[in-house]
Amino acid sequence: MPNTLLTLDQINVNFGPKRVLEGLSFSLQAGEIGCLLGASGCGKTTALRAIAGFEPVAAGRVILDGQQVASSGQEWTPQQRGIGMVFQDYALFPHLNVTDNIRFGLSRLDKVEQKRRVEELLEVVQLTEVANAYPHALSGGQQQRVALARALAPAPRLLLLDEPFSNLDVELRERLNQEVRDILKSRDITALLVTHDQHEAFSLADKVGVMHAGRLLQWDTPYKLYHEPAERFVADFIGEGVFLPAVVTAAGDIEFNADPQLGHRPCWPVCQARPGQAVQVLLRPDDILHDDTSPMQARVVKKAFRGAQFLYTLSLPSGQTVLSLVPSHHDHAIGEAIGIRLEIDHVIAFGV
Ligand SMILES: Nc1ncnc2c1ncn2[C@@H]1O[C@H](COP(=O)(O)OP(=O)(O)OP(=O)(O)O)[C@@H](O)[C@H]1O
Repeated sequence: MPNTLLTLDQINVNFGPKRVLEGLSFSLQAGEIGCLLGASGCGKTTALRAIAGFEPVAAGRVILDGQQVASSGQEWTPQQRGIGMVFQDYALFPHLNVTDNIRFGLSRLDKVEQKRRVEELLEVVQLTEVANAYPHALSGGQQQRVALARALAPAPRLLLLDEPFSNLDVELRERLNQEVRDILKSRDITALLVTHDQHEAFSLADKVGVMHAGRLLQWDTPYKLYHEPAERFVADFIGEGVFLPAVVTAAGDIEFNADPQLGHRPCWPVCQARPGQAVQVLLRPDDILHDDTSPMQARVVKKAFRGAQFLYTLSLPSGQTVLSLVPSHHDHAIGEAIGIRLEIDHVIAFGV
């Protein structure tokens, strides 16, 4: 039986007269990794700060492990909440070495237990060899791991991570993403991170919430966010794709009326559209397959090499544009016509 560790229930946060979070609601199960994803200024950091107890809520409730830790006028202090936090700039103590940085939050333990715990964490984050080094002598990735070990040391009920990889180069980010996920999962730690990078969100988190202008638009698995976006904004924000105009037929099918060669599709679930209604259908690059034998032709207008694949931008005879991911040994020139085939598992359409 899953145990809910964190619930945000209709949280509002204001800065003076300005409302920066509105009606934020989601839950995290124990051991789950969640992520708030959104553009700069959408309120991600404010949400983390409200959970940690650094920002009061104007309305709604924060429930941690069954206890209400925040509501309007009733706030537990950050210390009372027992939440660990990893900041964007790591906030390591420059005058303390790695061991003492990690030991910092362990003063309530006796010396022997402190030593045992620090050694264990040094091993977990693979920093035993630099245990006596000072932060300035560490690489960005090593500093990030010290910050993680320090936050984990007091065994917090929940770990919050604010853009934890933003200062690192892309390659290191990807490696650390996986490392951090492995560490959190192996210790069954519940964590919530915020990022504006969807690749990071997808590779680290079990559940991702897309935020926009202080609101949470969808809280779901990465798979569902990509394949079943609940709103047009989410569909646009997550992944690549195009929208093609279509109409719902009397039989309830989707008909690409501007592009007859794309034909009809049985439509599911199609946002409660009525027969005759105009809709925009989301087509992802993986919905359009390259097929030499297909009579349906499209012209290559752009191509981006991605190692194993090309992302082709293709122009249909109607002038509409679609994207297609194609294994990169199919190297076609700009201007060339290639055969394509639609393979849509289910149709995602939004009313216009
Ligand atoms: N202390 C503050 N006083 C007034 N407004 C603030 C304060 N802190 C943040 N804001 C505003 O609240 C909104 C949300 O900010 P927040 O830092 O939560 O966004 P964010 O999504 O984390 O952005 P970023 O990715 O750039 O860190 C922004 O419009 C910001 O200008």
